[in-house]
Amino acid sequence: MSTIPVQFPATRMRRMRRDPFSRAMVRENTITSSDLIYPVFIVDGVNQRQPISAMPGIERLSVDLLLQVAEECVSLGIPVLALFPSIDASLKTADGIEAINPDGLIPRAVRALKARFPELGVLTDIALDPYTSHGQDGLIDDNGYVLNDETTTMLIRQALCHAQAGVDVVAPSDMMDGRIGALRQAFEEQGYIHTRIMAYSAKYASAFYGPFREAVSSAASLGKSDKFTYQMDPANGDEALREVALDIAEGADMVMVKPGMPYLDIVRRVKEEFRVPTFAYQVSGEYAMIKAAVQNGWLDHDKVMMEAMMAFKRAGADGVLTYFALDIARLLKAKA
Ligand SMILES: NCc1[nH]cc(CCC(=O)O)c1CC(=O)O
Ligand SMILES: [Mg+2]
Repeated sequence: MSTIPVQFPATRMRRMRRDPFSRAMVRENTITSSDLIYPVFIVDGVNQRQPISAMPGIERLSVDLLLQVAEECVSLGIPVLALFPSIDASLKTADGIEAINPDGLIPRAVRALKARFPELGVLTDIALDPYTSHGQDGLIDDNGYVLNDETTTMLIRQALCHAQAGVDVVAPSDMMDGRIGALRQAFEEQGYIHTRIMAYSAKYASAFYGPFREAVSSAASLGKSDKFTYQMDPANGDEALREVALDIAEGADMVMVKPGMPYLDIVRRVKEEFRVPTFAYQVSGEYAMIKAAVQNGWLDHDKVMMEAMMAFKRAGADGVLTYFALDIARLLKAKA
């Protein structure tokens, strides 16, 4: 770095920090509502609103209520909603077959959203965990090992089912090898040449997903099992770059790092190495930590929320999936 070695008192770093106008002049990063992707949990039924205990302020919503949230996203300039289903235990099976039901919860939600708000982007998660009786993201063998290629075949069917319903972006979050390439090929063959793929490329086996597993009711199914044979070891950084390189080569339009704040070094490395649209997921546990501290009176909600978001931007993220998306966008609008 070519830092000019001018010394005190010629250089007084505090000079530019003195007033709001000069702080604004030299501010390197900004937050806008278009940086936000809002993850929502959905359930069957009408007028359903179910709180999630470890995620204060977040509820599972039935599709009719989801439409009200979508309307607010449009008015606030949030470009895209990410859908996660919580399905009834009676629909969960070892093979997660409900994931490919064309009249399932997700395809119905996609159709309803695209009919009402065609300008709002809709993103769906591709993985089997909300649908499997064992809570894993894929099909398992007799030893509980998650099978790669067999799972990929199911994931392709799931993604095609969402594409047929009109989804704009699919986001495979399962970490199987080779599924981005298989998916891209299937999309091309079936004429879904506009359907975007956001690959959860560097997804770590993280304990920060705890509250999410309650939200999609996969925690009980998963029990004491873990996802270490497919999600990444938190000790590794170089491996994330290999994962991202593979997904780009296989046809991903965007890549993602997950979790977010504890992995900002990975966000930065991915962005610098590949210069592709790079997203981060501020996951459920990160949200829960901030909310819990706020409830205790230990942190200032809005200030911490915005500082965390700015940290993602500074690290190089082009956008962030965050449960704070509505709160952030409302705050930006109030200040405008
Ligand atoms: N395929 C599952 C999936 N998709 C998004 C999340 C986590 C999101 C969050 O914690 O907010 C998970 C959890 C997991 O891998 O167990
Ligand atoms: Mg991979």
